[in-house]
Amino acid sequence: MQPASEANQRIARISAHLHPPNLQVTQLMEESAGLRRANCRAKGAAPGFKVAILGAAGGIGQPLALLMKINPLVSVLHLYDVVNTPGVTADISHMDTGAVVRGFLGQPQLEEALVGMDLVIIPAGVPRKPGMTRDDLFKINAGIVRTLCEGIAKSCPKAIVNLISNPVNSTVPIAAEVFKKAGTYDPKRLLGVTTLDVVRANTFVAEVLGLDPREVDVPVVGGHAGVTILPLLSQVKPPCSFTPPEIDYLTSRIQNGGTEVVEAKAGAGSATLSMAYASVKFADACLRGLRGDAGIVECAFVASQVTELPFFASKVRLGRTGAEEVLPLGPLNEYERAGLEKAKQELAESIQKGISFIKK
Ligand SMILES: NC(=O)C1=CN([C@@H]2O[C@H](COP(=O)(O)OP(=O)(O)OC[C@H]3O[C@@H](n4cnc5c(N)ncnc54)[C@H](O)[C@@H]3O)[C@@H](O)[C@H]2O)C=CC1
Ligand SMILES: O=C([O-])CC(=O)C(=O)O
Repeated sequence: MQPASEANQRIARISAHLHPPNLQVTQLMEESAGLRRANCRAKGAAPGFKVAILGAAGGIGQPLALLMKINPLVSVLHLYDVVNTPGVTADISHMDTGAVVRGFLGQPQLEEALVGMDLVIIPAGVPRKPGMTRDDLFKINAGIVRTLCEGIAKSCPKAIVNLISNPVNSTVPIAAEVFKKAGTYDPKRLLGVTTLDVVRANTFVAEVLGLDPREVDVPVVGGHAGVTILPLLSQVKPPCSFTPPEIDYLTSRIQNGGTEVVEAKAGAGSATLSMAYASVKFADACLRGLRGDAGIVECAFVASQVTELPFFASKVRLGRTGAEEVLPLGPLNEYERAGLEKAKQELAESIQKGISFIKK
């Protein structure tokens, strides 16, 4: 099999040696290269899932696209953005991995980008600058998420949606309302991505315990902003205990991990690389669930009855239809119960803000 770029280069080389350039030969070769490419695609497309990334040219979108192109579960990768997708697509499409990559640019190509997708990952929207809260992004990102979800309702209503755009505590309720309006809402298929909170918690806890972070598992529940991010340090695996100062330090560091990166980047955006890693970790778990693997459990912000709130982040079991089971929080200590009350207050407002944005 010969990549498209190579075929074209050969044509250009040969054609340049023809005196005068023989247009008929060039055209014939182009046609045959086109045919070969088409055959290769049909034949070479590995069995797997079709994944779209919306916001694929951004700080998260680009490394996320790179990592999804490597994922053996992905056979087709659609990259959509309102800017720069031709360049990102050309670049990533040269990687000699299985997934076929196609680029889509601008709103008129949104529906085409989404048709037939099994999984849609959304990192579209503006990131924070120092001094901003995630809620400050609502004004711009709420409308972006609405438009993209309208596209999903139309073109791939059965797709699993991984929503990254902030404020996640509000954008997930927005997406739910858009899908309800369109008559396509399936709560199991809409997941707000909170994996970065777990990734950070695993890292910071491992540092304190002197362990390899790959051996550590910290459930993080609630939501994805400030005090709504609630690490359950009493449930860390492997079982361990912390002193009160360690608990204060870890809780605060995990809750403010996003702000730590925003400040370090000093105006150049928020977490992109660790987020791309976290997003791929979560997307891969969703795809393994879709494939029918058993025992896939990840934290995510989903429609929930775990508390009185309509959405909440907790461990969910992923399966063929998405979040097939929302797992209970398990026993909380006093510190965590107090944290939960604080988290619920802020969450309630953020969720309502998202719902009202569509219902108003
Ligand atoms: N859930 C989480 O844990 C995290 C969420 N985020 C959020 O992810 C979002 C993206 O962050 P970055 O990639 O750093 O931002 P970025 O600005 O680098 O990239 C965003 C991309 O979205 C695109 N975009 C804007 N409007 C669009 C539309 N209508 N349709 C499609 N694409 C559109 C932009 O052209 C840009 O390429 C932000 O809202 C950020 O707060 C960031 C880190 C972690
Ligand atoms: O903090 C931000 O704005 C981006 C984000 O959600 C995170 O890094 O957790």
